[in-house]
Amino acid sequence: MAMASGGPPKPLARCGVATRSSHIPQRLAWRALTGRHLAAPGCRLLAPGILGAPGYSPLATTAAAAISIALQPDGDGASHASSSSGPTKPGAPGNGASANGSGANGAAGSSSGGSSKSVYNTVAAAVAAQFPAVPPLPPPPSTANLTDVVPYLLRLALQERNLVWRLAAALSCMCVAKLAGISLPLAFKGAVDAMASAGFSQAALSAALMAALTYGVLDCVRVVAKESQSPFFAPVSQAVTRRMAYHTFAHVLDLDTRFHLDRRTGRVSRILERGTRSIAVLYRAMVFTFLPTGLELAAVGVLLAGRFGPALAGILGLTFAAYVTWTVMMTQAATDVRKEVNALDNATSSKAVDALLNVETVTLFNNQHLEVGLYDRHLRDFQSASYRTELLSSSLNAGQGLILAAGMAAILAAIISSPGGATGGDLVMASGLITQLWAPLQFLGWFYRELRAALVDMEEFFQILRTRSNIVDGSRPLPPAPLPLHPPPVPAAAAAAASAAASANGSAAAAASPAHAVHDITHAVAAAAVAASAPGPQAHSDHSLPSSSIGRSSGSGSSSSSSSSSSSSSEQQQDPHHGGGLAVELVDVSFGYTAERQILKGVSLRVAPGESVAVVGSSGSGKSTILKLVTRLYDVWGTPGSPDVPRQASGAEASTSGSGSSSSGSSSSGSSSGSSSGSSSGVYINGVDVRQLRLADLRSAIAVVPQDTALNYESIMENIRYGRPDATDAEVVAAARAARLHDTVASLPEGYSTVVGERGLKLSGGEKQRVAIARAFLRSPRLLICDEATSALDSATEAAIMESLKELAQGRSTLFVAHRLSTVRGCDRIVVLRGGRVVEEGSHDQLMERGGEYAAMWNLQADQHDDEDAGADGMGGGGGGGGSNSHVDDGGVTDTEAEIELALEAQHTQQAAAAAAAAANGSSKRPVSVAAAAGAVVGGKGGPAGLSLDSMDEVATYSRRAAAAVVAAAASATAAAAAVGGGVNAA
Ligand SMILES: Nc1ncnc2c1ncn2[C@@H]1O[C@H](COP(=O)(O)OP(=O)(O)OP(=O)(O)O)[C@@H](O)[C@H]1O
Repeated sequence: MAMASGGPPKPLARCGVATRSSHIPQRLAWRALTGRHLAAPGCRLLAPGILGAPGYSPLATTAAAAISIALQPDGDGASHASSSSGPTKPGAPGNGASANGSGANGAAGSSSGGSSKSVYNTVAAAVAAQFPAVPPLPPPPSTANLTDVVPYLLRLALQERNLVWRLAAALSCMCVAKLAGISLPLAFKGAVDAMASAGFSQAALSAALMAALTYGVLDCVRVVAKESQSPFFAPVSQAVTRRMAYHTFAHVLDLDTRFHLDRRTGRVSRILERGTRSIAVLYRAMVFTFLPTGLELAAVGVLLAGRFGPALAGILGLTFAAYVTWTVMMTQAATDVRKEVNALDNATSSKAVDALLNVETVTLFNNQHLEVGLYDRHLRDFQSASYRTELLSSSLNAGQGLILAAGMAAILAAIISSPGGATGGDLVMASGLITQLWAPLQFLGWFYRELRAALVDMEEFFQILRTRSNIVDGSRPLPPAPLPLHPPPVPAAAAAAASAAASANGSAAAAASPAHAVHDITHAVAAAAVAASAPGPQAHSDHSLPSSSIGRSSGSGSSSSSSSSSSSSSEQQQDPHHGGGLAVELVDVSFGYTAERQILKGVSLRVAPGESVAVVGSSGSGKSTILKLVTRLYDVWGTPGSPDVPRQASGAEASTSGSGSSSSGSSSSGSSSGSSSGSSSGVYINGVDVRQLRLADLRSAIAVVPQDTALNYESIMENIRYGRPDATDAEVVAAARAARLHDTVASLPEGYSTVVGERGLKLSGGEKQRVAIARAFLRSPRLLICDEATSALDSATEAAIMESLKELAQGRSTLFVAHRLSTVRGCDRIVVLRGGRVVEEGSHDQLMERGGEYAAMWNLQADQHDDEDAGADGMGGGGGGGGSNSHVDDGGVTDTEAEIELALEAQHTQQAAAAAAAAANGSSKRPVSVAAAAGAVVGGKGGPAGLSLDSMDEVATYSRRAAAAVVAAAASATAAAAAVGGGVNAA
């Protein structure tokens, strides 16, 4: 379905965010972090590149921009923004969000990127233009020490011109307030001395009155100056906090999936919250406490030393030093406890968040008490750590009070006993000055503690900001049409097959050693397949997929797909926004989430523009993982930052698997050698390595219908619109119709305004999936990815949806992952994955004909489903399940390798018997032919291409089966021959 995208984008700035409470930034951040992405209440303005599932959300900057709106004093972000002024410019290195460039800026950049211009980029630019630019951040300091953080914060404030004068005004006010404050005791002294003078005269009275008046004026000045600091300074602190929050949130959203999966969302949210709060604490500590106190201390020291001699300044200095030492010592101890308290606070919060996010599961398992108990365990630890903090705090305060009291007594005693004598006014002045100095010092202790805590919080905050995404944005625009592919690797499989064919000629040896015969014959068949698939000119584009040629050699699937792809491609090319389906190619891809566990082992597959390809296989075989590599949620091994460090890990495994039999490495190690000789392994989109492509371009061209759709706490209308934020209501409704969702929505009391609840929990699984499909319709992608897109649907709806998806897939490339084979039967090509390797590939008919793993899975599912299933007509052809509900369907879906293994065994036995009988009937055939037939049967798992025989275990298993089959076949043949011979003799 081609959604009309013409006409001006609907006005976007309808956010009520700015006028709402100050919690909104945290709520927005929280929602984005919990996978609900950014959907401001009442605001349809959402990240355009965000796909259907958590983690498919790259446009962090755009999303985070809502924070800036929320923090804006006037909230009128849109009025400040213009596309010409442009959003945030890429920042200096270290500024993750900007450096990554996949935010609003990246998107806007893409829109002007010439050849790759698409409707999505236009949408991204329109969205970005609604938000005001936020200056980039300089790289965060390497430590969270005071000496690093203070200059950093100062630099942030000084970088914005409208903040500099405010800072200067606030500091001037502070100086005036302090000077006026210090002058007060001097005026007081004047009044006291005048009144205490001998023979109290009119002049003395006037002097005293004058002093009192001066005192009053100075106090007024002090109060006004002091209270003016905040209005001048607050915007500085707020603007820097906003800037930091903006970029940190954007940065976090831009971090790779690995980062998010490795951390608890509640903890990350907490760190961000405390970190941003700490900025204000640090500023206040600097500007309102440390600086003025330092100033005051210096001034009082000079005054006292000047009036009573340097000894007094010495006492003052000593008191101050003792005070600071005690404060620092105790605060250090308190900081350690504070870290513990923070960790426990994080844990408590994470525990609560986990339970709340999974409240339905908690309820269904009746585990409320367990959850509350676990929560309380954290609370108890938190309570005990907090108590220790309080104890330390009281000790600190008590010590500080004692030091100050002793210091004051010593200073007054020194003044009284000073050699020149002291007046009553002197005592009053000294007492006033010191009391004034002590007051902020007492705060200083508290502030120092706060400061330490803030620095601890900032340490984690900066750590996040310094974390680099392993997914580094590329710089190449997405080519509108596939580029010529990179040079083909040496087809190692062909070489292996050729040598296998040569050894297959030694038939006597093969007969003598059945296992070897099977092995060689398997590869001989593979060689034939490869040879058939190596026509000169086309070989270039098919180089990485020897097995794809299996489909092509027998014709129908591929050829029809290529013709459909070319016609649809030309159609799409007429749409300037579309550009046609993408070409996707995986070349010898190895990948694992950790270095210890490899999931994909040399996977190669290709989706031609406009082609539909399904990936099927047992649960855990790596199907969804392939999709994550295509959408670049992860990078293939060998990319800097990937977990295969040292890289030899995968190489070692490849060589191990290849060591048993050189030819057994036809798929994995064979490809590896090929890639090392020429093209590199990786994922290619339109001929370009995805790692080089601009992420915004890549993800804008893809729509994902995920296995598990997480929805925003929003109306159905806004949730669907998430697929394309500038879509009109009519377009949303059209998409819902196409996804067979409209009738359901229309029957709800509030229709499209129905709020779907936390993560969409108010909708059924099938409804959520249809929302995801509607989003995909709205996106009108060049590559549609469906990861079990209909797993939660009943059969009737599934059939209808598959029909819709078929429509949607027209002229686009489609990559399906499905367990229910009936849903992907009509795909141009089906790739069977097992243990992270491609073991079969071809159209449904070809794979069924081959009688390998796919056929085994199909038969297994056919057994488990109604007969209707078997007759289903491909993609959208009536769907599987035969009226049973989705759960029943799922239960019947082939799921585990063990199940498939059993089905294969059964199939092998049947086929071996059939082959043996056939061999017996034709007694003139040589034993080696029998062995070949049996071998081909046994090799059915890997198919004639023999793609799966990589590990020693598998080779051994297959050899055993082959031997058994050959022995059985030979016995049958002998018996048959004997029978035939007996018959002849009798005649
Ligand atoms: N983020 C992750 N970290 C570590 N391991 C993971 C991660 N995601 C998936 N895996 C593991 O990788 C393997 C392949 O997972 P994948 O989701 O690709 O399987 P699948 O074939 O799609 O399975 P299913 O059909 O059950 O969805 C599984 O064993 C899974 O446990």
